[in-house]
Amino acid sequence: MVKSLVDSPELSPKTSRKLWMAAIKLPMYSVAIVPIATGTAIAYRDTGAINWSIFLTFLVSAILILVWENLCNDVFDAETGIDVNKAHSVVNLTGKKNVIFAIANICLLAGISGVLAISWLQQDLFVVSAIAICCFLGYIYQGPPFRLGYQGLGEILCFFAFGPLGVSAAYYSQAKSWSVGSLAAAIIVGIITSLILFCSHFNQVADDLAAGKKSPVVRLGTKRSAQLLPWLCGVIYAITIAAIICNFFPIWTAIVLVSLPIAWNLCTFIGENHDQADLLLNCRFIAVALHFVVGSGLSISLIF
Ligand SMILES: C/C(=C\COP(=O)(O)OP(=O)(O)O)CCC[C@H](C)CCC[C@H](C)CCCC(C)C
Ligand SMILES: O=C(O)C1=CC(=O)c2ccccc2C1=O
Repeated sequence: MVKSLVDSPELSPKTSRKLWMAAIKLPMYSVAIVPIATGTAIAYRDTGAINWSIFLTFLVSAILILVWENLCNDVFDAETGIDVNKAHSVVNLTGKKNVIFAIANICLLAGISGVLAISWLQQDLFVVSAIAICCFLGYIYQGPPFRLGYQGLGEILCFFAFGPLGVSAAYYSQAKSWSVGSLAAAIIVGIITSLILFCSHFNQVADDLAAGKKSPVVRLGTKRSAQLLPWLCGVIYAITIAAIICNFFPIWTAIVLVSLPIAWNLCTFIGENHDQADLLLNCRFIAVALHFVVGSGLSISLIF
């Protein structure tokens, strides 16, 4: 039985509101929007048409599936004990693990139903199959008996779910085919989404070590992980430029370079404070901002 923080007398309404905002992490939901928007934008570029009902259904479904993933993350982390010091866990805030698990599964059902409706409309199983695989990857990241995130494999799962699978499914939902351009965009979206997960592990090293979670930051150490960041960002810009040169993307996609100051900020902030867990709690949101600007730049430029 998890003890609820909400009923705690020493928690002021202001602190409680702050904890709820941190637990809900609204900005993080752009990670569900970007692959759908990017896949749809490339399909529009290739076919000249957008089916808005499919786009909106896919968007809402992707958000619901991510709500499932995040609520389950709090449920499963409550079971392993890794979240004992995490006040901004929905399970710790409410103390109602089973209710949260039930809500999570309702969101999953609703999300999968939306994607199933798209497949039914297309009379083709590709979209629902790709998203079912994404959900499977999301489950094995954190759920028993797999918990592959505890072995440091989360970033790889994240790359495939939000990159090649998510973007290709969105492309296919509009174009009913595949394209090399959508694969190049999928790789960029996948890497930058995994970068968010990688950054989110910097402030959790002590809790992860105590619970036996070998995240990439635990495995490499905070210093070497911080040194890796500029290379990861560099790869994103290198693929973008290569895709423009190879004509997979239009010249307008160079607008992605406006995100360079955010990438610089992320790398220097983590580089200077890599072992200061308290300062790094919100560094994942700098990575989210980078993801959002790169993803929006990519999607918008592909429409023109
Ligand atoms: C829940 C995730 C990260 C939280 O990680 P962690 O436990 O380290 O952190 P906190 O406990 O402090 O929050 C994200 C995990 C991503 C996962 C590997 C893949 C998820 C796939 C989604 C279900 C697919 C959605 C794709 C969409 C395009 C339909
Ligand atoms: O809570 C988090 O730190 C994350 C939540 C989430 O949904 C997500 C999705 C994709 C990449 C990273 C993350 C998180 O880090």
